[in-house]
Amino acid sequence: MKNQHPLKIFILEDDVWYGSMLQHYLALNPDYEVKRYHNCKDFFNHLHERPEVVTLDYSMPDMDGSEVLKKIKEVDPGIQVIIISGQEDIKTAINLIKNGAFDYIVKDDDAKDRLWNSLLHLKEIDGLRKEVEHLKEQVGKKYDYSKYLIGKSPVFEKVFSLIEKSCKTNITVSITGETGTGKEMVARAIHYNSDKSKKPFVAVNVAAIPRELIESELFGHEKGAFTGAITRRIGKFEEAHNGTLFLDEIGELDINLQAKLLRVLQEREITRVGGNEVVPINVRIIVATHKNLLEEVQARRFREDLYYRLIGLPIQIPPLRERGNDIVILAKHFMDQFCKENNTDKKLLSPEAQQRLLHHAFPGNVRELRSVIELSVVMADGDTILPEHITLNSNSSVNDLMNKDRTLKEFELQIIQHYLDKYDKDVLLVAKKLDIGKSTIYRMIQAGELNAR
Ligand SMILES: Nc1ncnc2c1ncn2[C@@H]1O[C@H](COP(=O)(O)OP(=O)(O)OP(=O)(O)O)[C@@H](O)[C@H]1O
Repeated sequence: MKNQHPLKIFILEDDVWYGSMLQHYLALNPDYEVKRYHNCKDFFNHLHERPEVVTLDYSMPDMDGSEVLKKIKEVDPGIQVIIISGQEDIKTAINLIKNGAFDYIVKDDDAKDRLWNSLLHLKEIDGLRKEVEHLKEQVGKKYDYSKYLIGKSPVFEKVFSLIEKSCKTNITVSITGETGTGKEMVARAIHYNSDKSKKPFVAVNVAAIPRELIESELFGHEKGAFTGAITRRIGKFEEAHNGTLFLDEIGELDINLQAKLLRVLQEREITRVGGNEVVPINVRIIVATHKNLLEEVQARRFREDLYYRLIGLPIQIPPLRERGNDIVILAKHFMDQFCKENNTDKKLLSPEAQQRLLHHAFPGNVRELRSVIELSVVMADGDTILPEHITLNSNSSVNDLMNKDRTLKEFELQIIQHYLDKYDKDVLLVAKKLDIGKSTIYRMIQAGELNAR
């Protein structure tokens, strides 16, 4: 059926009275456009008008009902045919349905109501079918990462350009960046824009799996391979066959398993734990880590040969605090998203609130920003988010401190102020804690460099 309104219905009925009764009845629905034919010849002459539904009297004098059904389906299998028959004949009805009829209705007192319901049912099914088609189309479409992966700063533009390069080949990609910078999002963006997009994307967080289980998690195991292995289980490599395997926190991989992983990558085949069968695998590898892998190599915690095998195309995601105005762009994006999800009106971000965000170091990066924003939307009663609605994680003040260029004197003041705030402006206690003279602190307070009230 085509997506057209009104629904075009042809009635093929040799009984003039019955046909006109059906036409009159169905035309009560303004969504239906109904035409009526008394004989098959006339009907087929108009079939090029492509009705979406045909109600077919099974016993037409000039052609057998099954024949009519067959011919209609030959012209357009999308035309739905509802058979209306003078007799209740289950065998015929089943055959007709097998041959593509949508429904079989017996001509009795309830026939017109059943026809009405059948049409409603048909429309409902058609709606679902269209929805499925639409969803399929969406999945088939290229995942437009620029809509989800937000960032306009020059440093982030560089990330975009590397993503694009990664999509064109199956080169191994190694993503580095602090926690919450979007490493997994970048990995997904690469997969869904590569020629493997219709195959699985399998993510494994190496750090989250206990050391003794990681081998079977990656390579699978045979039944009885170890206590608790009650069935055979395929591993993530096999699960990701023909697709992409994303190994997050690769820097945490046990040194013994590093050797095994290297072998698998070189030989492109795996052997399940406790098994002998060699299983060929074809997967694209993307790894991520928040560590500096080269430093790990130098410290002999990461195998050098594996490092060179995995480095491929490196993508370094800059921390949020180095992305300038991206903080504001992302904040607005998360505000809109949160308001939409919670069915509330959109809010504005006041310039002062923007400044407050821009001066924060965000050690938890985008993930931290997102939760800060969600809370601020909840805290703001009006339509604008003000600085007082923004709760920043105080644990980050040390990071804040270290991530800005300051003079030693400025650092000194900030540290003393932090202690004063922490110890209720108790100068004597702060002097003791920091091992400096109390008069130094009093002098700074008098000079207005510190706030002790
Ligand atoms: N550029 C971005 N645009 C929109 N959302 C982002 C962006 N970067 C990260 N996010 C969001 O931040 C959160 C963290 O992202 P993600 O899990 O990809 O980071 P990660 O670096 O893999 O984190 P970790 O490895 O520390 O768990 C997610 O909710 C993600 O949707």
